[in-house]
Amino acid sequence: MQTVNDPKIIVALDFASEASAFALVDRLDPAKCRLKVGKELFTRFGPQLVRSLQGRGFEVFLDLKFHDIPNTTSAAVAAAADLGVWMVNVHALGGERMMVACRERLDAYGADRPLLIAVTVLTSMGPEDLAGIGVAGTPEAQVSRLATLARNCGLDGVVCSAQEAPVLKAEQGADFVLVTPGIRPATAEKGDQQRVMTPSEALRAGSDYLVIGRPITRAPDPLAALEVIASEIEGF
Ligand SMILES: O=C(O)c1cc(=O)[nH]c(=O)n1[C@@H]1O[C@H](COP(=O)(O)O)[C@@H](O)[C@H]1O
Repeated sequence: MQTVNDPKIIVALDFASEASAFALVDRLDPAKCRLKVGKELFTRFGPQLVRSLQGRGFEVFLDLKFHDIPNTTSAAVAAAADLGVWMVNVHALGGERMMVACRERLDAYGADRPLLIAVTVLTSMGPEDLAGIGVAGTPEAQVSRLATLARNCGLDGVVCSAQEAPVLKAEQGADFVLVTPGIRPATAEKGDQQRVMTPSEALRAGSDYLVIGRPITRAPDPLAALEVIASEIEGF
């Protein structure tokens, strides 16, 4: 999974307009970061926006967190593969048959297929949120359970918080990719995130990729904020 140029930072492009997204993107270097297109930007601007980013040389994580019946979800990940994205995600809570159907559908794309990643427990959720939806136990336990299910279904990795990374690397092995949002430099506000870590702590804990949005996109100087983070993790 680690290529010669394998940037660890994935910038979450959570913007309401293409103009504001490209104001940042046009100052970024595809050798230094990847880009995440999520529900807001994709719902507004669709596949054409993804193609524009790819046309500028960026690899794209299409973060639409598919969660539906196996037939629908596997067709959706195939659409993502046709779009040529680098990574796509589904909710592990969709269950074994859904995840296997997605993986089987992507197998047809061979080595060029996107990485298929399962969302475990959203990083905005804490123990009370899990209790509220009827899940007993800690976020860590639920993340571990869903990561094991995802790996058994042949997925490439999971989205989790960096707080769970040490346990997941031990349980699932070094090759199982850990994508971690909820990254907050020491001085940044948590906002709606609950299970957070700083960029360097997250990599030390075993994260493979750091998904970072507001600490960069809402900074007075986004490029400077990204460079501070990049220098904090240099050498990892
Ligand atoms: O799948 C994701 O990317 C994701 C999963 C998760 O558990 N938590 C989470 O925050 N994300 C995404 O990661 C990004 C985090 O953004 P910031 O909180 O602004 O850094 C957002 O675009 C979220 O949609």
